[in-house]
Order: sequence, then C-alpha cells, then structure tokens
Amino acid sequence: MTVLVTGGAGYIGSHMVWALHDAGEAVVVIDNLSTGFDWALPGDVPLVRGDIGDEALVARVLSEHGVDAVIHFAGSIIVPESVANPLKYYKNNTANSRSLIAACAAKGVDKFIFSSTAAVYGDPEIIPVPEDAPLKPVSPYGTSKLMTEMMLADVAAAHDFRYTALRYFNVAGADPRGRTGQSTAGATHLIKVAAEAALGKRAHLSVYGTDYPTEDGTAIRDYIHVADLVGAHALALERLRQGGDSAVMNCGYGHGYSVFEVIEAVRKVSGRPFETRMEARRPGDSVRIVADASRLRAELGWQPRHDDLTEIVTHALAWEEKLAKRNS
Ligand SMILES: NC(=O)c1ccc[n+]([C@@H]2O[C@H](COP(=O)([O-])OP(=O)(O)OC[C@H]3O[C@@H](n4cnc5c(N)ncnc54)[C@H](O)[C@@H]3O)[C@@H](O)[C@H]2O)c1
Ligand SMILES: O=c1ccn([C@@H]2O[C@H](COP(=O)(O)OP(=O)(O)O[C@H]3O[C@H](CO)[C@@H](O)[C@H](O)[C@H]3O)[C@@H](O)[C@H]2O)c(=O)[nH]1
Repeated sequence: MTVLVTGGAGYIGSHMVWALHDAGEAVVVIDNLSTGFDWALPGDVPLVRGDIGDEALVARVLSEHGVDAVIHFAGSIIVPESVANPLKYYKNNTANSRSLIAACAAKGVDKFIFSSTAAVYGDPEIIPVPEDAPLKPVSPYGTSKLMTEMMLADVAAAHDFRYTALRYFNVAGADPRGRTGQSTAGATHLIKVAAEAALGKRAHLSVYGTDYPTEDGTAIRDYIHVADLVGAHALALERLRQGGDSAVMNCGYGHGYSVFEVIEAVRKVSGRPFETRMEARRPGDSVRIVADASRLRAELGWQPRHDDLTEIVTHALAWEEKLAKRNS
C-alpha cells in the first residue's frame, strides 16, 4: 500500500510527506517543481518529476508503486492571480485534476483526498460557515476548486471510488521540528509575507483593505497550523481505508483573526517592528471566512494541537530564519 502525494514538494504537501514517512507509510510524490522544492522531501521518498495532467505518467506511477490512495495537493493557489489569469486555474486545478482522477478510475485506485478550499464559499452569510452553506466562490481560484469537488462527487457516484474533499481555511506555520515550511519565493500569504518583512527580506507589508465591515476594518481569516491540517489528512486516509463514505469537511479552528491582529502577533513574537502600508482591497478577497469544523471533529475525531496564533507565528518565523540561512 503506497500513498501517492501530488504536489508533495510544495508547502503543505511536504509536511504531509514527512508525516506519512514518520508513520512508516510507503509514499511516492509526483511534482513538476513549479513552486515546490525537491530538498523539502525526505531523501528516501521517490520523487517523480512530472505533471499530474499527464495521464499516462500518472497511470504508470500508480501501477509501478502499487498505489492504494492519492492525496492531491498539486495546484495553483494564488487568489488574485486567478482573477488576472483564470484559464491558468481552470487548466491546473480543474482540467489537470480531471486527468489525475481519470487515471485513478482507470487503475482502480479508489481512495482520494482532495485539497479544497474555503474559497468555495465566497463571502458566506453564516459565520462560522458549515459545509452545507451556499457555494458561491468570488474568485476563479474558488470556482476551479469547486468544479473539481463536483467531478469527484460524480465519479464517486458512477465508479468504485471514494473521496474526502478537505476545505482548508488559511494554512500557516511550519513543521514544529523545522524540517520543512513555506519556501516559495514571492509568496503572497499574509503570515509568510509578515515573517519576511520582520526578517528584513521585504521593505514593507501592504495591508489590502482597511474599509471592510469588520471591527478594525481589515479582513478576517481562520488560520490553521499546517501540522493540524496534515493530522486531519492522516485521519481522513484512515477513515477511507476503513471503508468510510465520501465526504466534504472544513479544516479550520472556528475563530478568526484580522490582518491587523496577525501583523501585531508577528511584531510581538519577532520583536521587530516593520513598516506597513495601507492599500486598496485586493481583487477576489472575501471579507470574513471562519470555519465550522464540527464535522471534522465528529467524523474524524480530529483534535487540534496547535490552535494558537503565537505558536503558528513562532513556527513561521523559525522557518523563515532557517530559509534565510539556507539561501545565504
Ligand atoms: N496554502 C493555503 O492556505 C491553502 C488553502 C486552501 C487550499 N490550499 C490548497 O492546498 C494545495 C497545496 O497548497 P500549497 O500552499 O502547499 O501550495 P504550493 O504551491 O506550495 O504547492 C503546490 C505543489 O504542487 C506542485 N504542482 C503544481 N501544479 C502541478 C502540476 N500540474 N503537476 C505536478 N505538480 C504540480 C508545485 O510544484 C508545488 O510543489 C493546493 O491545491 C491549494 O489550492 C492551500
Ligand atoms: O501582503 C498581504 C497578504 C495578504 N493580505 C490580506 O490577508 C488576508 C489573507 O490573505 P492570504 O494570506 O493571501 O490568503 P487568502 O487570500 O485568504 O487565500 C488563502 O486562503 C484560502 C482559503 O481561505 C486558500 O484557498 C488560498 O489558497 C490561500 O491563498 C487577505 O485579506 C489579504 O488581502 C494583506 O493584507 N497583505
């Protein structure tokens, strides 16, 4: 039994690979290294450098490695980029996922975990947002992921195939043991950008929108530690292996922080003030997204261990320092 991790050389995928490796699972990674790094992986995990849109390549990997389950992280992830270049997102997140799913269906690989997103909800009316809330993405990124969820539901109805779509809220932090973290150059995620600003890698941090209808005027997100998110995947894999049905589950803590609160936490933990500039709202951004994760807790018995903004920021900063030494 081998687990195929697509996008395993990326930020979240590499944490997953380390966790599977720690648990003694056999793992194979497919990654085209467009935003990932081969050095983020344990040295003895095979990396197939290729594209998940290459159905023949995926089919060969599934057969040669005796894959029984797929955890699918590979994709394009930047909300504003998806507004500017929607077809990139419908290609990489929707069409390429279709190819991957087709290879699984053809080879009888019947367990599939998908990286979905809170962006499928758009601007939810109910906060915290449950899984059965209306799905109204406000960016092509969110739509591209929702389309993949729909394909998975249809394939599961037609074939011997079960899936878990995990809708991640905002993933942050790094491996508490310091083995991997978010390494992408030019990253756009708030905690990563703030950590870079605190370490002097960026001259300033732009705050996108201070006129939102929130307490301090900045947008609110539910930041989940990457280690807790990976823990949810391990439980989802276990459940599918035990015959569990297809399911969709939110992954978040159920409370949010504003952009200003995150900046304050990074300043406090790092002890370094950095410049902030107030800018206009960013296209495709929601005002407030916070998870109702009761299904994840009830169905998987998930219990977060790192639900603490200070800890998330501490791990993000520690990784950023390590990365600075690595790249110097
Ligand atoms: N980071 C977040 O806050 C967040 C939130 C919700 C959902 N997600 C989803 O989680 C997944 C992982 O995100 P991440 O933050 O680790 O991003 P990332 O960019 O670090 O990782 C993506 C990985 O996939 C690889 N890749 C991309 N397209 C590929 C393709 N066609 N074939 C093979 N490899 C390919 C990249 O090289 C990279 O290693 C994505 O699907 C993303 O949409 C992330
Ligand atoms: O330099 C920055 C970066 C971000 N923000 C704001 O911070 C918030 C969070 O932004 P970011 O960290 O970029 O995450 P999101 O745009 O919320 O999207 C992330 O979270 C989604 C789930 O909610 C995922 O699906 C996406 O892949 C992931 O990029 C938003 O209000 C941004 O406008 C800033 O003000 N300045």
